[in-house]
Amino acid sequence: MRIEIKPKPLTREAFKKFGEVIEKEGRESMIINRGSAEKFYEVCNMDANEKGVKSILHIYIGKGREFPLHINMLEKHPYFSQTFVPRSKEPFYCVVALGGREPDLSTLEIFKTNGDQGVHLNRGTWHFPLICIEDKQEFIVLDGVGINLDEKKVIECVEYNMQDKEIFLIKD
Ligand SMILES: NC(=O)N[C@@H](O)C(=O)O
Ligand code: NI
Repeated sequence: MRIEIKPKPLTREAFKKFGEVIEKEGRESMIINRGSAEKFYEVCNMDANEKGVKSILHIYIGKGREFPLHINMLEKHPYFSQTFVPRSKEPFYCVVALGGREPDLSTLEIFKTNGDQGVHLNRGTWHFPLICIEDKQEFIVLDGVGINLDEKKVIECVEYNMQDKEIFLIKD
C-alpha cells in the first residue's frame, strides 16, 4: 500500500506537536520604544536550559536543494530546541517526525512555509536538516551549544517524487 504524504501549509495547529511557528499572523503585539516599534512578543520559547548549554544565534546561508531530495536521515537535538527564521520572504520545507530513540516514521510530515514563517523545533523533534528551495536563502538560527549532541539516524530512504519543486514523500 503506498501512502503519499503531501506537503501541508504550515499552521500553528498542524505543527504544534513538533514545535512552534514563528509568525506575526494571529499574534498579539504591543507598541514599544515610545511608539517607534511594534513588538510581537513571546512568539516562541527558547528551550536550551540543560546545564552547560547556552542559546546562541547563527546565520545560515542555505544552498537550494537538488530535487528530488533523498530523505535518507533524520536528526534530533536532545538538549536544545532549534529555531529557523528566514531573512527573506521565501518558502522552505520542514520534514519532521516524532519518536524517542528512533524516529517514528508513521508520524513523518512535511510542511511548506508561506515565506513569512519560521519554525521552532522542540528539543527532540526528529527532522531533516534545513531544506532550502532557492539558492542562498538566509536564516537566523537559534541553537544551543555546549553538549551539542545531536543524534542522527539514517532511515531507509523514504521514496519521493517531485513536481514543480513540490516534494511528495511516498511510504510503502
Ligand atoms: N547542523 C546544523 O547546524 N543544522 C542542522 O541541525 C539543521 O537542522 O539544519
Ligand atoms: Ni537540526
